[in-house]
Amino acid sequence: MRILVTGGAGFIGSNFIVYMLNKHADCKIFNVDLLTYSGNLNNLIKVENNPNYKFIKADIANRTEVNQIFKLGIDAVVNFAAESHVDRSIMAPDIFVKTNVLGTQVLLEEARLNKVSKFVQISTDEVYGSLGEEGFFNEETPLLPNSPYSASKAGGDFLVRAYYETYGLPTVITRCSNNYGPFQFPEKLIPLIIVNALSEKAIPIYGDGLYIRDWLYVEDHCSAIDLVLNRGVNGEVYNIGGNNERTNLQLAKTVLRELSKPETMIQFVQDRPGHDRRYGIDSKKIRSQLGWNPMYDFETGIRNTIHWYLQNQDWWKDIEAGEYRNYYLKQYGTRMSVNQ
Ligand SMILES: Cc1cn([C@H]2C[C@H](O)[C@@H](COP(=O)(O)OP(=O)(O)O[C@H]3O[C@H](CO)[C@@H](O)[C@H](O)[C@H]3O)O2)c(=O)[nH]c1=O
Repeated sequence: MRILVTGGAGFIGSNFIVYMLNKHADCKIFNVDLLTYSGNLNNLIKVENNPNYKFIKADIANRTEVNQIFKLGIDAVVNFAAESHVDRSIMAPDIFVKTNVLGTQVLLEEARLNKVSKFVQISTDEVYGSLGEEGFFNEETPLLPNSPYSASKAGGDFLVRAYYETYGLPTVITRCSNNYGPFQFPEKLIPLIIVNALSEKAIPIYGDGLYIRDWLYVEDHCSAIDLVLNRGVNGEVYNIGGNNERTNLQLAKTVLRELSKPETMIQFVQDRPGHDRRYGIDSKKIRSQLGWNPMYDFETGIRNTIHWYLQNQDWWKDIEAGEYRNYYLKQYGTRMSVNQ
């Protein structure tokens, strides 16, 4: 199968490419990535010389570029490419609409014209909005996005649905909970905690720290997408979750304990506007219909992740030295001084 993976230089996309090339000798992967601030070809060093792997720098929202890529002969598309950080979407929503909505539509249109056999849209549980203390999101839960990021992902999902209903494009949507693992950009909570702790910097925790996320180890997410790509039923949505709900505060304390760092590094800062209180995923459907089972419990996953960041300090120190550092100071420098 000749698979177009978009956003393959990002965290989940790069993990997926390595996973697929290791697992399937017969798949050829075309990785299309714009290499924005969080895309990093260093994530793919293990496979860069693999004859079944090819990188192409392009923007999924650029029709001309996407049209050229489909001329290579594409059987299936897995669309990871997205602006994904909620805080950034609050500061600059326009780029989220461009990539997550327009980019998805451009890909869908070329996929339709080129008659691909599968289009997998990688979405998020955030499109469902926020939960209270009880209940879970299932695939029938209405979409109630609260941030510009989740609204743009919901927009992409609606277009995917429309291409299935209107044109019969063989689409499937996956909605996952919070991922963690190697190569995650340190703007997201878990790598941010690890990197800050190792750099002796404060750990910023928004609001009361009692917000809850359901954590999924990235390799388990990759195995779920592989199943959906091969066996997912067209027109369907599959939720993917780790059943590992933790408050942000619990998480920060766990990581600090693993690193033998004091809890006094935690600093409560101003809350995120429109902050979703809790996400909890009901993933019975993919478990019972496609036989998916996560391999990693949270304790193993978090230890692997911490170990990876300890072993790969050059990877994140390079990132910290770049443009990201300015962004970080702008974002957290202000938040912290407000509360000090
Ligand atoms: C960066 C940061 C985050 N937080 C809080 C906000 C959230 O309650 C929680 C996790 O934040 P984030 O790592 O930004 O992730 P979150 O907003 O949940 O969204 C993630 O998970 C989603 C899936 O649920 C993905 O669709 C998003 O792309 C991904 O960014 O930690 C803090 O308390 N302090 C921080 O410095």
